[in-house]
Amino acid sequence: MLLQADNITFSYSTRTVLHDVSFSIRKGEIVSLLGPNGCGKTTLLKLLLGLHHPKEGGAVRFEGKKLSSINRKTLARSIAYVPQFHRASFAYRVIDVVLMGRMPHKPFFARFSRDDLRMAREALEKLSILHLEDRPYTEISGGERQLALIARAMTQGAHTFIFDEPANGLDYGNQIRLLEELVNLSSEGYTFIKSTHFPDHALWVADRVLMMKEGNIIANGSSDETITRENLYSLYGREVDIHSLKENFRVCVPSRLGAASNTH
Ligand SMILES: Nc1ncnc2c1ncn2[C@@H]1O[C@H](COP(=O)(O)OP(=O)(O)OP(=O)(O)O)[C@@H](O)[C@H]1O
Repeated sequence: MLLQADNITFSYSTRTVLHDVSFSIRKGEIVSLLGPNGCGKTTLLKLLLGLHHPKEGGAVRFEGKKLSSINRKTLARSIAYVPQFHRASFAYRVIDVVLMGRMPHKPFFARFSRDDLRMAREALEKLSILHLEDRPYTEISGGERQLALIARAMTQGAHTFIFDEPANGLDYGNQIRLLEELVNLSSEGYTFIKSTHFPDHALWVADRVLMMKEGNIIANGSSDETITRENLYSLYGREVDIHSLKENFRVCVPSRLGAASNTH
C-alpha cells in the first residue's frame, strides 16, 4: 500500500475535527476527497503531508513507514503538496519556479545543475507548457500557473501529489485540462489525492472517492458506489439526480434546479 491512514484522530486544542479515520491509497490512484465546508478535508491532507500529527494510537504510513519516522527532505522527494494557483508577488520566470522543486535534493546554496534544468524542462514538456519557460510566472494564466506548480512537484521527484481544491478559480476549460493531465499522469503511476467541492469532477476522473462529514469518513469506494443521491444528500443536504449520459459517464444535476428549468 502506498499511503495508509490508521485510526487517525486529530484535535485543534480541545476541538476534535477528525475521528478515528482509516483508509489506504494505492499507487496510481486518483482519489477525491468530498465533503462540506469545515468537515476536515484540509486538516486530513495536512496529516497526509506530515504537517500535522495524529493523536497517539493513530498513524499515517507511506510505503509502510510512519511519516513521523521519515525526515522532511526525504518526505518532500516522495509526497508533494501542490498549492492552488496563487498570485506570486515576484516575477520569477516559469522555469525558475519549476527548478525550485529541486531544492530538497540540494545542499544549502548549491547551484542548479544541468540535470536539474533537464528535469524541469522535461516536466514542463510533459504538461505541454515548455513554451512558457521564460515567461514571468506573474504573467501567465491561472490554469498555466497550476500546471507549472504540478511541473514543480514532478521536478521535486515526487510521485504522490496532494491538492487542496485544485480546480478553485480555474475557468471551465482549465478545470477540464487539469483533470485530463491528472488522468495522463496517473496512467504513468503518479498518485493524486485531491479535495474537491465538485462531485462531477470525482465522477469524471476519480478512481476512488472518500466522503467526509464532521470529521468521519462516511463512504469510501469507487465513484459509482459512493456518488449516490443518498450520500450527496447526507453530505450537502440537497437532492441531486445522477444521470447516465453515455457508457461509464455520469453527471450530477440538482433536482430542484433541473425541475425548475423543465417548466420553461
Ligand atoms: N488552525 C486551526 N485552529 C483551530 N481550528 C481549526 C484550524 N484549522 C481548521 N480548524 C477547524 O477545523 C475544522 C476543519 O477545518 P478544515 O479546514 O480541515 O475543513 P475543510 O473541510 O477543509 O473546509 P473547507 O471546505 O471550508 O476548506 C473546521 O471547523 C475549522 O474551523
